[in-house]
Amino acid sequence: MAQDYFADDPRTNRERMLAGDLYIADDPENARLAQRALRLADAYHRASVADDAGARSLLVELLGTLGEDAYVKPPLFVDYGENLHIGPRTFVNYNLTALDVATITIGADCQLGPGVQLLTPTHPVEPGPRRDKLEAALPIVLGDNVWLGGGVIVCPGVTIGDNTVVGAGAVVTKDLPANVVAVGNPARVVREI
Ligand SMILES: CC(=O)SCCNC(=O)CCNC(=O)[C@H](O)C(C)(C)COP(=O)(O)OP(=O)(O)OC[C@H]1O[C@@H](n2cnc3c(N)ncnc32)[C@H](O)[C@@H]1OP(=O)(O)O
Repeated sequence: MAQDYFADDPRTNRERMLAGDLYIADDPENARLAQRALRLADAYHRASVADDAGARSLLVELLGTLGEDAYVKPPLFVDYGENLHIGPRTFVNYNLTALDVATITIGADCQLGPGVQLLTPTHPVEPGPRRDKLEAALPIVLGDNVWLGGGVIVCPGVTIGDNTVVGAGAVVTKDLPANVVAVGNPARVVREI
């Protein structure tokens, strides 16, 4: 039986989540929104395969923001969709996993290679609270004209500055400034642009 971590906190788990505090992910409203996202992402994939003119409207319904002329190649995997904001003219290749428990903001004119993962949720490192399923989430921000190579993983709370390029397979654990190339795990700046 999980310890009652929230005995003195009258908020729901969803309210704690939205405040960026620790919560447990068994909130009924969260479950409803996650199911909605799963259904819409699947419908978007199917409509795209069928070359259905309505595909884009499904993506617009799923996401918080889809900028003008932004394009996302399916499949796309999200927690809620409504916390994912994609700027105009941004191109997202196959298999983006965007765990948008906290807000994910992708700027204008970005390019994301296949299999990118944008991960806002985090769990305590301490074994007890983690076993009790506590989690929290920190926002991710990509500036304008950022290029993430295939398979890049961006960790919770990271901001990447305008024009920056992240090499394929990098794991970005800390903020990256604007106008640099960074590669590796953990991602390190190798040069300025
Ligand atoms: C939107 C889309 O769909 S994109 C399509 C998918 N394409 C991709 O994912 C390609 C991503 N491209 C890369 O990863 C490229 O290697 C880039 C963009 C990082 C190269 O950037 P450049 O600044 O030209 O780097 P350059 O090739 O000079 O390499 C600099 C150093 O970093 C290393 N390096 C380059 N890429 C990587 C990488 N992904 N991981 C680790 N090290 C790398 C190089 O080996 C070199 O090391 P060295 O100095 O010891 O020889």
